[in-house]
Amino acid sequence: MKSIHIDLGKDSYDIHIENGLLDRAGEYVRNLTKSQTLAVISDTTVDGLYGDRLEQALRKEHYNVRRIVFPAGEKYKCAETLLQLYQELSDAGITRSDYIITFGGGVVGDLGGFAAATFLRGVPFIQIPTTIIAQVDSSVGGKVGIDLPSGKNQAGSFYQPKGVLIDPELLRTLPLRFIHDGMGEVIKYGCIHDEELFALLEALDDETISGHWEDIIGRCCEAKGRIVERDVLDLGERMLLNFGHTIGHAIERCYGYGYYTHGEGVAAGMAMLTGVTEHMGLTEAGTTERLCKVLRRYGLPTDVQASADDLLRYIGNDKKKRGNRMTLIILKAIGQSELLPVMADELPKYIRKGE
Ligand SMILES: NC(=O)c1ccc[n+]([C@@H]2O[C@H](COP(=O)([O-])OP(=O)(O)OC[C@H]3O[C@@H](n4cnc5c(N)ncnc54)[C@H](O)[C@@H]3O)[C@@H](O)[C@H]2O)c1
Ligand SMILES: O=C(O)C(=O)C[C@@H](O)[C@H](O)[C@H](O)COP(=O)(O)O
Ligand SMILES: [Zn+2]
Repeated sequence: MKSIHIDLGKDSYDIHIENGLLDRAGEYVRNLTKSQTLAVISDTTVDGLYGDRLEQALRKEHYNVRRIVFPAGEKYKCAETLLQLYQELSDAGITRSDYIITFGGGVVGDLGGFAAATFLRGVPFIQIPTTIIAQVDSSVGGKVGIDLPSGKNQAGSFYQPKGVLIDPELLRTLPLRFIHDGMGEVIKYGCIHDEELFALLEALDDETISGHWEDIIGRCCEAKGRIVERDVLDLGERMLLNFGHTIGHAIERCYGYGYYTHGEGVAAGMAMLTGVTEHMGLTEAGTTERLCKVLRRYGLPTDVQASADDLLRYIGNDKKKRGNRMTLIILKAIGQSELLPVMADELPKYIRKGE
């Protein structure tokens, strides 16, 4: 069992990582709140697999449990589902002294977290993440929100959970595509910050990685937590966590949400940008080859068919844009990243080498 404290003053919380934690979730939640009623927000897949087990664990602590379930998939991380959640929270009689639990992948955490942030102007919530993306990244740091037709996560807020409960054993039922999806973000952490992690990923593969989840999750949560402590509002250092996302988010939107998973978009985005910056001499020679090799090892794309013009249509909505300036995140080498300010009209040359 590993616990990581995230120090954000009055918004501080702990992340607990432990195999089998799901069945003890009631005890952990009881340590956080005396409230009587919990709304558990989940998607159809996670509710079907684990909803009864979580409800049983929570009822051991005499909670009233109201399960709120929406269809699985990125395309449901949208305003229509958000409105349905508000209605169901209202029907369940949830008040500000109750708690919301988001139980699922990054879609559930982002959407349910945004519902928690905004319903009644804020109901406290706990994240119980069930995918790799959610366990290594999205459940930590308080970015919650929904996708809009104009782009990924275009409506949202910063709203920290009261706690994060991670049971790596839940990953056993995750389909291979979503293991690969999560590897996109894990590889990102290796790239921006942790060459040792990157080297571990080079040595492992789909078969052997399963014995390392606790370690990998702990490493990524620790790295993200420390960055968030220093820059919770994403004004500087936190932007490093967005490596690969400028192009990646545009890919997700361009093809229609859900065609490429988030991790696949980020993977292609990291490889495409690094190809450009290495060509410009900003990145150590050989970095792109090493990155692409590890991405392919975990079934991830290193480019997509969409033209630079198609992608540029959505890149302009990136949250790192300020007026006519944009911040890109680039690698100096594997394990070393930095912010690169550019003018927005220079962006076309950063999509693909030679374009
Ligand atoms: N807030 C943040 O900081 C942050 C960070 C990274 C990603 N994200 C967001 O997270 C989302 C992607 O998250 P995701 O990849 O977890 O997607 P997801 O939530 O759609 O989950 C992927 C699929 O796996 C299923 N699933 C979940 N847990 C399972 C389990 N244990 N066993 C079997 N199936 C399971 C889900 O039902 C879904 O079909 C994107 O919207 C992305 O923008 C947010
Ligand atoms: O927590 C962060 O900060 C991140 O950038 C983590 C990303 O992996 C994540 O996808 C995040 O949701 C992207 O945020 P956005 O501000 O670019 O929408
Ligand atoms: Zn991401």
